[in-house]
Amino acid sequence: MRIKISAPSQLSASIKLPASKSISNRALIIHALSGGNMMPDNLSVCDDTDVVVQALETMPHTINIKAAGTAMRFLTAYLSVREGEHVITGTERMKHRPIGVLVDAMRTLGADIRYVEEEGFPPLHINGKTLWGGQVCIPGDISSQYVSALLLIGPVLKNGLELQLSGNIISRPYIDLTLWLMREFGANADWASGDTIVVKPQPYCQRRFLIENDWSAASYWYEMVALYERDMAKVRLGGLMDASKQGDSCVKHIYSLLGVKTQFSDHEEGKPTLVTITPRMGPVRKIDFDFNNCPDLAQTVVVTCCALDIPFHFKGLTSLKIKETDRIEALKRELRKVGYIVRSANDSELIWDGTKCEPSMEPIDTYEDHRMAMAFAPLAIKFPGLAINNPEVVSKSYPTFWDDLKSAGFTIEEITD
Ligand SMILES: O=C(O)C1=C[C@@H](OP(=O)(O)O)[C@@H](O)[C@H](O)C1
Ligand SMILES: C=C(OP(=O)(O)O)C(=O)O
Repeated sequence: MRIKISAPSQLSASIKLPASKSISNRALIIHALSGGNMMPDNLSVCDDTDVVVQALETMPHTINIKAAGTAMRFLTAYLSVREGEHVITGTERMKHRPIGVLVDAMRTLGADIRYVEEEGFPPLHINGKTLWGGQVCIPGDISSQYVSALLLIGPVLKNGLELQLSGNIISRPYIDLTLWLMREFGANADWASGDTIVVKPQPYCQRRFLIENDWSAASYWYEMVALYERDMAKVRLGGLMDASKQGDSCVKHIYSLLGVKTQFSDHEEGKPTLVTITPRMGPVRKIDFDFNNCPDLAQTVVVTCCALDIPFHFKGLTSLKIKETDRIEALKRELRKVGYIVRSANDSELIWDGTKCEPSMEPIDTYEDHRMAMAFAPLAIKFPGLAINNPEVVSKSYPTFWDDLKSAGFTIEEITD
């Protein structure tokens, strides 16, 4: 499928964002490990969470988690400590996203895991059993999801877990998010030093839990607002937490540099609230930023800066190469279609010095990556009639994205060649 997008001349919208898939998937694993019967409230209904719900509910021999990285990593750890034999697999892309670091660590703990096809990659054959736990050392510079997966099962290991991370730790807020959620469910888990985490063998408890909405999804609305002139846009985003543990809540700080003002409604402390975002004058003239702590915001911010003619030097992007697609290459290729020549360096940096070319305005390809579709869609504000291929990819994290755009006054037209 291909769509053509036209933007309204003014943007005024109230958007019900999806729930956080990161929090949903952690809460589901914890819920299963606690043997609980109180499902978390406001679970995300996106593909990445649906696959976890399905797997935990039906526990088939072969579990297909499709394109969900967190599901693949978290369930690998979970299945290793639950009685039963399973094969866990996913999309072709998932079969090329590395998992060796997690498998090695799980094997150190005594887990019975075999590679079904290629060494170091899914699918995996897992024979679950009781594990004793203990000390493990793993690289922290590839994906924090391996760390979160190990931490989540820590409380049910007979001797608990001591995890030592080597290298430059990436996506650290996601590790903190895991630890926070574990503690919310009664676990005893925390950093013992800058690179060591200790989880005591203290079981999870059951409780009601409300999942807050997704700050990563909010980023696309920040991008849209940033592309409107002052007084021409106002977007209200519901269900977000002010002092959120989601690392991507730093989107509000990044976009204050890009000319977007964030206001929180009065609210009870610790409760979700309404956020209103509006454009104001004066984005920065150029920007340098390290995305190590918030890699999922990189595509949104890169596209925004090009559209606003703000040269940039972005670092901390190593993990982008092993996500839904190689996001560094995908960004460079697709931005060229709309006239921006962005270059990469050291497999971990994106640099734009303002160089442009004649736009071909070919449809934007999405590479089975929800964030490619959502980060490029707002460009229709600057390029009326922008076309996007395979827009359905948004279902990975934000299935109602196009409906929300329509409700905000965008026209989305399905086109054929
Ligand atoms: O733990 C999580 O919920 C996530 C961690 C991050 O992955 P990496 O740790 O691989 O960067 C992030 O990109 C992903 O979308 C969600
Ligand atoms: C990288 C992402 O997800 P995952 O790694 O969980 O597939 C994402 O949602 O941007």
